[in-house]
Amino acid sequence: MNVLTEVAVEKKLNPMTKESNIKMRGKDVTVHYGEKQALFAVNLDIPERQVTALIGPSGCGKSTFLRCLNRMNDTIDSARVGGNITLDGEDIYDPKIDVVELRARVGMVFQKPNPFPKSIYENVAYGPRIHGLTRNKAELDEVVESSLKKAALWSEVKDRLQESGTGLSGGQQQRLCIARAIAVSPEVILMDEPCSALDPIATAKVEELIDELRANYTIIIVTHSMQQAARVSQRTAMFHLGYLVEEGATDKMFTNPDDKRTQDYITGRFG
Ligand SMILES: Nc1ncnc2c1ncn2[C@@H]1O[C@H](COP(=O)(O)OP(=O)(O)OP(=O)(O)O)[C@@H](O)[C@H]1O
Repeated sequence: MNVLTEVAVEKKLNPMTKESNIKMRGKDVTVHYGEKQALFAVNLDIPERQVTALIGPSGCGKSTFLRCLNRMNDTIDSARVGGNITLDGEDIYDPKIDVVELRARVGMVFQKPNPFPKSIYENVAYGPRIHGLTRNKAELDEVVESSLKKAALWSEVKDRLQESGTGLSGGQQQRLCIARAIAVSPEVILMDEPCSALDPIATAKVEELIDELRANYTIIIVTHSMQQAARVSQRTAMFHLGYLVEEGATDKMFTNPDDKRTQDYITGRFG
């Protein structure tokens, strides 16, 4: 048994998701960039309070799909999204949807830590302030503290909240970005290769944090690391050339996938 299989087998088997546990659902999702089609009729259910990993070779459409989930593709002029995506059963592409509000409910953490060039405190306080989530300074202080605690960063920064966020280490910056996402009380957190710029120790901390966060949030993570997908996720979806090849419980995907392309990818035969 290789390390990957051992990790996967050790983890508890996850019961199949019930309809009531579906937080987000993509139905026949297509994306075009100009003439080029990047996603083909993707159907994927995202269960609540679990971590879903999106895997697959470079350029297969993982980030494109992730960006559909909080309408970040709206910011790319050439992108056209088709099909249907729901959050708690509500169509997020309905013209009535307030996109700013949607992105507070479905937060995002990017590949490269991108704190604002402002103090650690201001990085976290920014969202609650613009969304009017707190009534006074004391409440804002509380949100900043609890978000930094949830992001496992508080003990490292509590005495330097007024220092610049950009002065932190890469791993700390990424946890600051997670705190910033948490501060507006999201329901879903999208993570696009959140550890790819981090060293192994910082990566381990962020992975541990992801595992803790799933008690309260639905998490979808794009990762190139099979070990990471096996360690942090309960569900895995495998993409290839714009198609969703298969999805299922992570344990099964890494031990007994149905599709040869998944088998080839997880064993390093391509990608
Ligand atoms: N802004 C864009 N404009 C045009 N084409 C794009 C754009 N973003 C992505 N694409 C194309 O869409 C396809 C899917 O890209 P995407 O970034 O979603 O893949 P990915 O699986 O996340 O890749 P990687 O693992 O390398 O990040 C690729 O062919 C890519 O070149």
